[in-house]
Amino acid sequence: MIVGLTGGIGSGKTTIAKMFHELGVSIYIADIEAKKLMHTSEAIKKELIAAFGKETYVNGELNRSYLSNIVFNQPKELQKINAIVHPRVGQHFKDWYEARSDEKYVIKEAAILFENDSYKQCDKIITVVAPIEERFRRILLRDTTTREAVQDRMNNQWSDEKKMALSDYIIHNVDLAQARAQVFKIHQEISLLC
Ligand SMILES: CC(C)(COP(=O)(O)OP(=O)(O)OC[C@H]1O[C@@H](n2cnc3c(N)ncnc32)[C@H](O)[C@@H]1O)[C@@H](O)C(=O)NCCC(=O)NCCS
Ligand SMILES: Nc1ncnc2c1ncn2[C@@H]1O[C@H](COP(=O)(O)OP(=O)(O)OP(=O)(O)O)[C@@H](O)[C@H]1O
Repeated sequence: MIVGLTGGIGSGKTTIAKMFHELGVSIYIADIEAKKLMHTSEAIKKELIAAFGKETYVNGELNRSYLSNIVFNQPKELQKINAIVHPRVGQHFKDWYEARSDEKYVIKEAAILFENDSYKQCDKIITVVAPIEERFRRILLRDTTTREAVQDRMNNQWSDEKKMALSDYIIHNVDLAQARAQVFKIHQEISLLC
């Protein structure tokens, strides 16, 4: 069974995914796998350079600040990068999952799950939410970025309300101990379904 885990930027998706991992669940972190594929797949590299120019890679490294400045405030450019990267991540996840099909369930953690319809491949969906100001605070503490840059990313993601309406479980991630308790309860509930 595939359980999708999503949430807006800074909601704490990866933090929550790691809590499931501590309970023995295999987790697939789409952001990390996408980055790996953008470094290893010659087909992706070629298409990204064709779409965004040779500045996309500097000394073989993905130029993340260059790309984010282009894509997060130009919807057409974001569509281009998504169209190059998302289908490859989708296939890579499929292969990863097939190698684990004997496990009761796995978690696919992805910031973009509803926005690109990949939620339809999930049997259950968990959405992680946190107050918006707290999300800004976390990202500004974690990354060298600006409030405007975080806002640009939020503008390209569905609202919590829209995600919650299509989710099977909601995790309110403010107090970590309370979030862990919610993870434990959901893990027990999902395990009973498999
Ligand atoms: C533009 C890139 C290179 C910027 O890299 P950077 O390290 O700065 O950000 P990172 O990938 O870690 O993303 C951080 C957060 O930004 C938001 N974000 C990332 N990609 C997207 C997207 N396509 N749409 C909306 N929000 C996004 C998410 O909240 C994500 O958790 C990178 O975000 C990217 O390649 N995005 C397109 C591919 C993608 O969608 N990846 C995410 C999951 S498959
Ligand atoms: N409940 C919490 N209390 C305080 N800090 C938290 C909490 N949850 C997560 N964090 C911190 O907030 C930051 C963002 O969390 P995390 O990386 O898990 O979020 P994310 O939703 O995966 O982010 P992104 O969308 O950028 O990938 C991290 O530094 C993490 O340690």
